[in-house]
Amino acid sequence: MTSATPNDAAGQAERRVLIVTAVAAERDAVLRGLQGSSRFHVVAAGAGTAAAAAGTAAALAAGSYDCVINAGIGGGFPGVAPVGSLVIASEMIAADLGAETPEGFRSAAELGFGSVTVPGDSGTVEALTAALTAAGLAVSTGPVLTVSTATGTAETAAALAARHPGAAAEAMEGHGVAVAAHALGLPVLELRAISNPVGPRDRAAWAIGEAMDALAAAAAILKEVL
Ligand SMILES: O=C(O)c1cccc(C(=O)CC[C@H]2O[C@@H](n3cnc4c(=O)[nH]cnc43)[C@H](O)[C@@H]2O)c1
Repeated sequence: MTSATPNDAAGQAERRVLIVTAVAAERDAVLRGLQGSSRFHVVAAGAGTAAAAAGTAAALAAGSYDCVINAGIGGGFPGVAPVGSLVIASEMIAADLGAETPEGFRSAAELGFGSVTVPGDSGTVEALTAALTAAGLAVSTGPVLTVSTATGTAETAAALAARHPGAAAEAMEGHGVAVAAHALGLPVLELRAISNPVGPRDRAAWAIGEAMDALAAAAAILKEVL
């Protein structure tokens, strides 16, 4: 006789997943892709790490989940993640948590306050990357930076890229969701659909509709993988 484990097909069918977005439009795009799959619960918790962490913690206190995902639109680092593509975070980094010093920015980790990085669940990152690629979607995997101030200049973009080699995207919630999930020992993932390049601010040019369609397409694959 064989028994079902959390990683076999039967176990996956029962897995309950919490998806946290920032705004309602992101939540609705994810729901469109999930097409009513009832084991997924999607909440729009608000923008920024504080709202994201508090919203995640509140949802985890109210229900039982096996996995947590932060999903939404994001800025893509030029040459790594173009507009309209998807990024899956290998790690979620609180990129502006630290201090300015005469020698430049020092991270909270360098200042001795502990890690500013939460790893994405590696098995899920690999499986989702493979499934999205197989579905013909453009996807890259790399560090996703959580920032409190969206980058608006080429100088800041270059400084972030230099501090975080291989950075694929930036957004404003991933690290907050990840810290809340990790506090309960739950695997966590960040998924971003790229609406704009990280660099000089041009809000009118953000491809919100294209990014929402990519997010919905990714959510449709997500329900097959998790
Ligand atoms: O204006 C709209 O119609 C609209 C619709 C959906 C979402 C928005 C947002 O502004 C979402 C804010 C959310 O997006 C993330 N984001 C996107 N690009 C960046 C970026 O370059 N740097 C940092 N964050 C970015 C972020 O997570 C925000 O919470 C508007």
